[in-house]
Amino acid sequence: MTDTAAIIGGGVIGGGWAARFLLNGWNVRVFDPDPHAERKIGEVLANARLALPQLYDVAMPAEGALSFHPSIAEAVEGATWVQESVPERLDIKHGTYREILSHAERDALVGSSASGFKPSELQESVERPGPIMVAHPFNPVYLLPLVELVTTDANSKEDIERAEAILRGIGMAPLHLLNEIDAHIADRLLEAVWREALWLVRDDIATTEEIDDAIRYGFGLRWAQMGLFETYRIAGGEAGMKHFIAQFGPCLHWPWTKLTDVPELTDELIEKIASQSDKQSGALSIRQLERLRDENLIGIMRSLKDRDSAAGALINAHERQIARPLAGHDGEVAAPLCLWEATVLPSWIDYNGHMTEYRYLQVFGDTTDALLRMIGVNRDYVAGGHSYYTVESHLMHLGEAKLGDRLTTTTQILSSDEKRIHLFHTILAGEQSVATAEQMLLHVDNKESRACPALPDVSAAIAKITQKHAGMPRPDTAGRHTGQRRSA
Ligand SMILES: NC(=O)C1=CN([C@@H]2O[C@H](COP(=O)(O)OP(=O)(O)OC[C@H]3O[C@@H](n4cnc5c(N)ncnc54)[C@H](O)[C@@H]3O)[C@@H](O)[C@H]2O)C=CC1
Ligand SMILES: C[N+](C)(C)CC(=O)CC(=O)[O-]
Repeated sequence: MTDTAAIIGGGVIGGGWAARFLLNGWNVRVFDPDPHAERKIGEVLANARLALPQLYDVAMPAEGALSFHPSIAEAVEGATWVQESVPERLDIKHGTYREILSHAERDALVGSSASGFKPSELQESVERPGPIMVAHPFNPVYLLPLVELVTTDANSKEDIERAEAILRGIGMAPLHLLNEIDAHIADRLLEAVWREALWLVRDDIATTEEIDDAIRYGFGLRWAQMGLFETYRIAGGEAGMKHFIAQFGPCLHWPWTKLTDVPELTDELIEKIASQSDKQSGALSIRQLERLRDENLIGIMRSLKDRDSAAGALINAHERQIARPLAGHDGEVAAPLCLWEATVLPSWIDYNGHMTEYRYLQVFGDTTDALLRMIGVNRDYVAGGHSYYTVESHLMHLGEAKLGDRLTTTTQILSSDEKRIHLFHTILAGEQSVATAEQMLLHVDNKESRACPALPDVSAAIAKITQKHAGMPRPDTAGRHTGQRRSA
């Protein structure tokens, strides 16, 4: 059964949560008194649909259903997870929890997006505080994985574990704080930088743009992949962290920061910051800036993913969780095999407005890799000195794959022997075949770069599939050569 999340408060953050849950296959029920909430969430969702699937090399779950409701009582109906994202005001948050807990399912968990309030402050408004915990996300919630989970003794161990599992299930990285504190971890760090930046603008040391340059051309790039302590460990050179502290520790007492003082936010200072910010970024709308931000985040996260590092390692782990099991994973051989699914992403579209040709080969290649994994040609097999190489491919384009199409592939083994696999893949968009590939794979000794027989287990696995597929009709276009007329 599809899980349901209720989103109470659908602004910047509630909208991001709604998108994160929906794109991970949850149904989402929203309550927000703002008459523009539906439109705003629609716009956030449109950006998220373009962005989030780009992080994955497997198809994401089918999108859940989104609905809007006139009251909290109705919105929380049937929800396993209720995410509160109302304004950062304790009185509004307290009233919201009272309403949620009067109507939610008894075992529903209530996450609060609160940036600064401690969970004990949130829980004090209700008689049954157990379900309420801080689940503080980062904007854009649909892309950034971190969620600070802050709890108190009122939260049971089981509920905390359940919350962590739910958040991991939607691709997030719950960071459970050892103890509660105002503004948790990340916002304490961000506020320190923010306060210092306000001083620098106020004192005419730098403009808003120059401060952003100092971050994006320098330490911001380091922070995205190593954080603070790992970066400074390296900055200590071979002598490491202790040397770093010995050298730079004393500076903490020098006038390098004004952290304890807050510049007075006079009308003049606010006007100065706002006009510098307009000059810096006013040429683009907020939605355009969001798309720019998302594309850049995707680029950074994809490259971390390729290295299985930092946030990229999390995406890989989530991908393994959501990848649908291959046909045949339980020893049963389907005819044809259905081994791969993919979503057509924006970067796959060419100037003709449909999927560009090399992406077809990518999908066929991914399907072949899935077949090889299925018959036991895994990392260990390759590391042991053997693999299959594709030595011939014939692709036929039969239809158009469009942005957002969910593609599935089928695979028929036409024949095989100890060295060769002759196969026929088809890509389908829905029911329609959009392309086929007939390929010959050759088993090789990859150290010697020469053909050789597959090892016995792999040979047996491919023989079993070949035997099962022997009864299938041969595809009309198998054996076809380029330029041949379509019908006899
Ligand atoms: N904006 C940000 O960068 C981040 C904000 N947060 C936290 O998320 C929460 C929400 O912040 P934003 O989304 O930025 O604010 P927002 O102003 O964009 O959205 C708040 C939404 O709550 C709705 N609302 C007001 N009263 C309500 C009520 N009684 N019941 C239901 N909905 C109500 C408003 O109509 C509005 O759509 C705050 O606690 C904030 O600290 C957390 C992470 C980042
Ligand atoms: C500005 N803010 C304190 C609401 C920011 C956050 O809470 C997290 C974020 O996304 O930066």
